[in-house]
Amino acid sequence: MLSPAVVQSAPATPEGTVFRAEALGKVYQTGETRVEALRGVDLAIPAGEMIVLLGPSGSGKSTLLNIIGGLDRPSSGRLFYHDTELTALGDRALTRYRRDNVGFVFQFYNLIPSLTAQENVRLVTDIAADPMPPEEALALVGLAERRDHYPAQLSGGEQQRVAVARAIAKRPGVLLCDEPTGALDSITGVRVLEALARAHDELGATVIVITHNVGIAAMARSVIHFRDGAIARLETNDNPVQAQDIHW
Ligand SMILES: Nc1ncnc2c1ncn2[C@@H]1O[C@H](COP(=O)(O)OP(=O)(O)OP(=O)(O)O)[C@@H](O)[C@H]1O
Repeated sequence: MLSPAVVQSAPATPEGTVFRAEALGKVYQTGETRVEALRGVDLAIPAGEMIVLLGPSGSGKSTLLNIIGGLDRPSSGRLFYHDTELTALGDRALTRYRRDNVGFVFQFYNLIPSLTAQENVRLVTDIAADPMPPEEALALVGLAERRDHYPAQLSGGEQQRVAVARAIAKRPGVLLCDEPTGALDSITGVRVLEALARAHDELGATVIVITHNVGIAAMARSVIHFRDGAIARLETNDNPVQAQDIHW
């Protein structure tokens, strides 16, 4: 029998664990208003998994993903990437962690309109330590022959696949996706999920996908249900479905 892929409250960083969080808390204080976005999250995420983070709006999913990706810091608690305590790093070291190890895909593609698909990907490969050629990253997402097209000449789904190519071109150990299909219809969204699944299979990256869409959870081996800044439930899916078989 397969053990649960994601576990809560791991005592130490076990072998093969990519992230371990201990009592992560995040408070946003704006004037008199105090929002507790994370309330003591304990988590261990195994390396190389495809994980979906599901939960209602405002439950803290993006906050957690941004902290995992080194874009933000928690107010309390500790977070480890393998044996490195991210919460103990200074700003420069955290930036280096992010640059060397993490690829991001957001709901809106954030491509540079005046650059072609290939040039958008090259922005990342030019500064990465061990990148793949931009053409290879575009081929992985099925866009090799569109490499000289500008974002305005591509559909929303194709632009998002360029964003996926840009995120994977530096061969990140971790690919973090915040509502990657949120702006797309179902058929186009499935092509983006296929690109993510392919990146997961071929790079062996740990992929964490935030979604509101329960249908997408079927492609992950582990589903983290989030509510009110905390993990409400962990679900293990022994038979994840292929991206192309997902519908919503
Ligand atoms: N910079 C900020 N300043 C103040 N409050 C914030 C900030 N960022 C997030 N919050 C609040 O923290 C809580 C969690 O937000 P978060 O974006 O993590 O939720 P989410 O589950 O990702 O939501 P959604 O699915 O709508 O994106 C919300 O109440 C939100 O309003």
